[in-house]
Amino acid sequence: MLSACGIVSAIDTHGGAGKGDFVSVKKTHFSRKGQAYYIVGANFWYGGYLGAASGVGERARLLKELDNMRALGINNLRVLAVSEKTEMKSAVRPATTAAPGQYDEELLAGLDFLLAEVAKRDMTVVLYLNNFWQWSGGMTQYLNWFEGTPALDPNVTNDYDGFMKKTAGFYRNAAAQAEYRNVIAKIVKRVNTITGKPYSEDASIMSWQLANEPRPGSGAATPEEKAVYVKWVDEVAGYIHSLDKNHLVSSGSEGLAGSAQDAQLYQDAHRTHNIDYLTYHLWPKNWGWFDSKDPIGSWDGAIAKSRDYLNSHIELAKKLNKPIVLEEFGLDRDGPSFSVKATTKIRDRFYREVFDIIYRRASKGDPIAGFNFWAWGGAGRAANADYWWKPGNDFVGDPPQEEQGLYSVFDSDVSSLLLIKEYADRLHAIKH
Ligand SMILES: O=C1NC[C@H](CO)[C@@H](O)[C@@H]1O
Repeated sequence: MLSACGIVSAIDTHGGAGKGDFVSVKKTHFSRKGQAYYIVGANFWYGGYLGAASGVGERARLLKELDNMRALGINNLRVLAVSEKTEMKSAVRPATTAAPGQYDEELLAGLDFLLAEVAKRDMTVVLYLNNFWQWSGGMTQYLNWFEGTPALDPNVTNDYDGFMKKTAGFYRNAAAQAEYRNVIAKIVKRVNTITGKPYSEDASIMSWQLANEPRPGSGAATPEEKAVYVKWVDEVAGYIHSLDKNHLVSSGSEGLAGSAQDAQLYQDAHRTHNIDYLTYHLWPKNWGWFDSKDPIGSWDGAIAKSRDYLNSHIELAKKLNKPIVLEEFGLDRDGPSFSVKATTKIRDRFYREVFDIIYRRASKGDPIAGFNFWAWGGAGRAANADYWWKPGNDFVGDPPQEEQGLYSVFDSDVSSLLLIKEYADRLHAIKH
């Protein structure tokens, strides 16, 4: 395991943040502290949970995880900011929102601790304020509160299309949107209980994000559903900007896979000046391109589709004249296996393919601004023989709706960590 020897420097975070300290967009690139800023990031959805003072909190582990990520050159973390209490088995518990208007202050203070420690390491975070999926309660839980419909867990219903179509009803539900905006205001206007700094003035926050992977509905979304989605993105992003003049706002979209494969929709939803940069995700196995039980037979087709997905979205970013971040991608361990003892040869090969395209196109000045791999497992370990998460178990990169070890990069995955460091060094060296 790589250690954090010497890389971490105690950077004074108590000085006020000047405007230049905030990540900003300069044409199709990010800028921070007067320099081009490339995202070498990890998905670390549970960072706020580890930061809590008691209960689920594990502050000593959090500090070690941050030091180890920093030592690799990771400069950005994509973190779940809020969760909704739900009966669904596949969701994390506890949640920051117990019920509409009832917030768990101790859990929210976990985010304060995370931000304070991130700032000390000169890292930045992207905070997402909702979830299209059920593993943190998310939009389906809002509908349970405000429509009285059951919160839908696709792990139970096995009906993803029905889940997506119903969950998109969130965008049209006025009461759910009102509570969602209450939660947004509570977080965006929060004052850090550890540093005393208002979040809106904290330059270690890079961006607010509407949700994790918001989709317009299912793959067969209607023109009306698409129009509702486009309006929702614009209006909520505008609302966040009305609360906070300093930070960027992004959608959390997966790209075409999360836009009913409709490039026009993706562009229409992200054209608004309220969206400062674009996001996309790459999931060859989830999307049926890669068969981890037949890696040799499915590799060529999967990597060809992945390369096309990676490149075509950079072309869309050129058309929209905005930076784009590949803020999620992953592949499972050899076998396939969830075991931390399994090798990661195929995943490493996939990561290298992804990194190489990002690095080459970023070096040419294309609007690809970096990546966040999914996801940092670090010192966490699966606790149960069936690899499912139960309250009290370690948090790993895989949220509770998936086996603990599916896509996580653990601190013992040395080949993966070295690969991340190799490309971190390359991206950080790009000057223009
Ligand atoms: O945002 C996400 N995208 C893909 C991940 C792995 O399947 C999943 O865990 C998460 O909901």
